[in-house]
Amino acid sequence: MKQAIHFGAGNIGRGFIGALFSQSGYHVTFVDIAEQVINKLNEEGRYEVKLATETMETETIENVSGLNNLHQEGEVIDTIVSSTYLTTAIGPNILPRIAPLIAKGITKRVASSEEPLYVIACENQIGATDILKKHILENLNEETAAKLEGKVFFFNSAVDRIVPMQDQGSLDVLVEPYYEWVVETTEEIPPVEGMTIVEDLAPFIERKLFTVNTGHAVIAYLGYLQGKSTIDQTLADDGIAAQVKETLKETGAYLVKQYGLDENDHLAYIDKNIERFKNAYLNDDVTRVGRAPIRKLGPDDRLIRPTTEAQKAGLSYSYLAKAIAAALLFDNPEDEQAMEIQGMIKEHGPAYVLKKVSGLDADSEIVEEVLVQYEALKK
Ligand SMILES: NC(=O)c1ccc[n+]([C@@H]2O[C@H](COP(=O)([O-])OP(=O)(O)OC[C@H]3O[C@@H](n4cnc5c(N)ncnc54)[C@H](O)[C@@H]3O)[C@@H](O)[C@H]2O)c1
Ligand SMILES: O=P(O)(O)OC[C@@H](O)[C@@H](O)[C@H](O)[C@H](O)CO
Repeated sequence: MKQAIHFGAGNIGRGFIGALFSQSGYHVTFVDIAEQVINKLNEEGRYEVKLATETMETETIENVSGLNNLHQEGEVIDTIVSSTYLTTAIGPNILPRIAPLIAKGITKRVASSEEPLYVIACENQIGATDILKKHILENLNEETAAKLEGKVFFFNSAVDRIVPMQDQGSLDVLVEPYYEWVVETTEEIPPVEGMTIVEDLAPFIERKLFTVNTGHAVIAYLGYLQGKSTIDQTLADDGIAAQVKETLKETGAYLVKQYGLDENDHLAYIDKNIERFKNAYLNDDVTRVGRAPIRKLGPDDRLIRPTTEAQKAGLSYSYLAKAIAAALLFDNPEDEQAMEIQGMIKEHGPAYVLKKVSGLDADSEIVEEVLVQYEALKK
């Protein structure tokens, strides 16, 4: 049987990427540190993907197993040797941590096989596979690095499917029906059901990140401030719904200009995504969607990049500034990065965070506007 190895047996791993490989005739080996999930994968060898709809259609995902990268290094290396695809959905910050083990697997593989290996990081991050590749290369000797050409391929990708937090006692995963997985390559690669191939990923990943994820972030941070618990509940608030739409018109103006998109098509794309956010069956927590605000306030992420790009293009960004201000007020005690930001604000003020985390100069017009919104929201 064809073999795929996937790092991260979490929501997207089990609910999306791993499921597509299984449905395409692959045995999927998940690699994770969550011992309980790995044990269950090996004991049960299958799980259900349930669609968040009224009728809750279910698909059974079979031919799956698990390995723990902390205690089963040898098995992970051997599975990399026998795999056609190596994918990740682990969180961008974790990629450097798994790169040394992937490098060991690639070293053994290129020494013993001519078969191509396709590496694809499936994270909400522009150029995630490039980042993974850089960390892998840092862990390869020159001899192995020289052998990668034509044997190990690295493709960037964009992944889109809302998968909320799950019942931790079960392998089953509740997912929204919609999905899109776009992979950038000009190579002929083995088909995987549900994978769309494009030559240039930039318009796809920016459109996704600065619409789906920007919109999601606005709802999460404003919802959290108003004491709401889920995304759909927050969107039921007309004021917040209007804020979301206006913010996405701002990112949309940049995207339309940058990539020559049709304005009406893009407005329809915005509306389609707002409908996705309203799915009450997902019960998607604002704290999941707002998680890791240091990453989300990064210079190339969903809030800051469209704002700096809008400013450069002479476009409006005042709704985005409000969303950034709301992110600075996300003080969820369960979220390590939120607590780190709150600590920085307490010690040095919000402008310090915008400089250190987002790379924005204290005297910039964007910072000026965010700080006005921050003071207004704080009240
Ligand atoms: N959930 C979604 O709706 C969604 C949609 C599109 C993209 N994404 C992206 O997919 C990625 C994964 O998100 P998720 O929602 O599946 O998160 P998740 O927390 O459900 O899954 C991540 C998994 O990685 C594992 N992990 C963490 N550190 C590890 C390590 N050092 N070694 C091995 N495994 C480790 C965790 O145990 C967990 O099982 C993120 O980049 C996210 O932005 C998520
Ligand atoms: O995964 P994050 O933390 O980058 O972002 C949170 C959500 O916006 C995200 O997981 C979406 O549900 C997903 O990107 C939809 O495709």
